[in-house]
Amino acid sequence: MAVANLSVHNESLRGYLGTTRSIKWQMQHHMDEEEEEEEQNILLSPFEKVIYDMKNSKKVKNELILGKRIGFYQLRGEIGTGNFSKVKLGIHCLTKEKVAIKIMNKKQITQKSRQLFINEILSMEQLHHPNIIRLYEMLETQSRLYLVLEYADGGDLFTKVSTRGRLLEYESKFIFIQIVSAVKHMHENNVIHRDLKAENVFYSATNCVKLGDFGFSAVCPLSEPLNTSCGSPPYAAPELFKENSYFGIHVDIWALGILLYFMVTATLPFRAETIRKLKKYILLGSYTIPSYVSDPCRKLIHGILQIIPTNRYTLDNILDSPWLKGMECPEPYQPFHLNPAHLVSSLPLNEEEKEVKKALRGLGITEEHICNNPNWDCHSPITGTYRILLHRSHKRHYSDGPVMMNNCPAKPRLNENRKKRLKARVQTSRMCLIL
Ligand SMILES: Nc1ncnc2c1ncn2[C@@H]1O[C@H](COP(=O)(O)OP(=O)(O)OP(=O)(O)O)[C@@H](O)[C@H]1O
Repeated sequence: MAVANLSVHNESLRGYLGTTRSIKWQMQHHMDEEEEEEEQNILLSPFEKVIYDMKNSKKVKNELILGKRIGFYQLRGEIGTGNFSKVKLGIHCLTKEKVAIKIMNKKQITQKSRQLFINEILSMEQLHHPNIIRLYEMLETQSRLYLVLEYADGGDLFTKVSTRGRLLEYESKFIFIQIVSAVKHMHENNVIHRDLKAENVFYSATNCVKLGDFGFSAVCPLSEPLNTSCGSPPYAAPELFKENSYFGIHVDIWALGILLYFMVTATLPFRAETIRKLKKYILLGSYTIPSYVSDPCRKLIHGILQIIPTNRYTLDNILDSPWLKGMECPEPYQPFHLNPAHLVSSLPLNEEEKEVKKALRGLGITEEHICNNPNWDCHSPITGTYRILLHRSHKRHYSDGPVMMNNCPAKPRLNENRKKRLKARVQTSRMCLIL
């Protein structure tokens, strides 16, 4: 997949301004620098102002040089680091949207880690679901690659459970059904996640979660066997350890079983100090479920954690299980356009699209800019702005997760020692490998 260079990006920025502002600039050559800048700022639309500042403002240029800014995004603190990248908080200058920016240093990029980045883009672009992290934009400089993602500000499920203890079953149902619905949508769109685990489930609101980290995902027909075994060992299905190839859907479903077990017990069903031992336990399929877990939940876990892949519950079996009875399953969004080209075509626009077109115009992104948008894919700041605004509109029109009534019983709080013990017990799932 070709990755656009930032020089291309800068070229296009020059173009956005050049066409509309050159005459005005000629008339103002006699003004001193400061006055000129002030005058410009008054006349420019927000979009033009951002581009003008990127070319002319010393402050903004410094931020770009110092890595405090990339494209239309101001970079803030670090959110976390992974094996292949680090993630920073970003603010989109035009919309002020908070985003998560995944940064990969090109010097440290191997063919494999570059492929993970590409996988992530390809998979996320296929999907349109309220419980899946959205991809807004991709940027590249001489030294780095950047993925601009929807920011889920509530932390991840692993941290929540390992610091606060197991979730109540009532709460687990709300979280689990959102994840199952997201996985169903992925599978319906030929995307296999291959790294489902609590660390990749992010809270965006109290009881709304989003599935992220598609680095190990594969886009392929579901009937096609896969042969790269990857993911986190405690979540790995038995066939990953003994077969040369496997079917992705069954592997994702097994991981859902581990995830459910983790939510309701705050431990993992298969734990060991070494991968060898862990593999042995997983292949034997022997685990116990604590007695406090309800019968319907226990049955569901057993139905999912079946050693033989074809005996395993399907996603429909899971959704029809008595444990999830009466739960509302989130629906995917209607497929939407990934770039704004259609906003200037003669196609009829739906409510959200009309809203987005109006919002773009309000920011100074005109039909002319959209027509001249040099990159239709995620390498363009206009496409990035469009995707952020479209997502906002979707969030306004649809709820992101099932509504949880406030009638669940209070949970006992954990003391510090118990928190530490819990964290130690589930630590192994942090690791993510090609097995
Ligand atoms: N969209 C997001 N919103 C909020 N936090 C995020 C988002 N994406 C990633 N993070 C956080 O950033 C950190 C690093 O994420 P990253 O995906 O780079 O690595 P990882 O998943 O921790 O490890 P791995 O390299 O095994 O994938 C994680 O702690 C994660 O919680």
